[in-house]
Amino acid sequence: SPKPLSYSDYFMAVALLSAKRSKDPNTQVGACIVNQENKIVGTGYNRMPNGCDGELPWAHTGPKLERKYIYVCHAELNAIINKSKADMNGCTIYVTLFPCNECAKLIIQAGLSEVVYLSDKYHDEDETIASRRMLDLAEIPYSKNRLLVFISSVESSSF
Ligand SMILES: O=c1[nH]c(=O)n([C@H]2C[C@H](O)[C@@H](COP(=O)(O)O)O2)cc1CO
Ligand SMILES: [Zn+2]
Repeated sequence: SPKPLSYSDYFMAVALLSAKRSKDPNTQVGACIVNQENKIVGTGYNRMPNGCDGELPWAHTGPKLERKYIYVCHAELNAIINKSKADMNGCTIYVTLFPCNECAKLIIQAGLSEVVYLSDKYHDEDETIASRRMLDLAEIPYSKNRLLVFISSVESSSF
């Protein structure tokens, strides 16, 4: 008999699949927002702003204006903006990489209630420390998903 995926693994798998849409050659990030009825209300991945795709650099080294960082829209931002429901209150965001400080602000201000992440590869960066500080103060719990079922079929780039 089939062994159904848990909700947590299912939504993280959707986030992982969303990440596969990203053109970032170094880190593909995906996000999936789920409401209290376990319905998906938004997905996103890191990408350049609308109309700018193909015109902006994806490099992560070099001069600041020729690096991706000041241009790229993070997966969490896109998932929140792409939401198919007005109210994010009570929703959980599944994200393949622990949110940065800017995304933590978005998550808090959008009224999200919980964060589930997969990779924590920037755990010791200031942005991540600041992110945890704000999420803790806002009492938004975060936990690591241990998606084992599909992990072997996913490229290691996001981890
Ligand atoms: O929370 C996040 N969400 C998100 O979409 N990203 C994106 C921005 C960049 O395109 C990429 C990080 O690039 P890199 O690992 O090469 O520094 O991941 C990065 C973070 C946190 O670092
Ligand atoms: Zn971010």
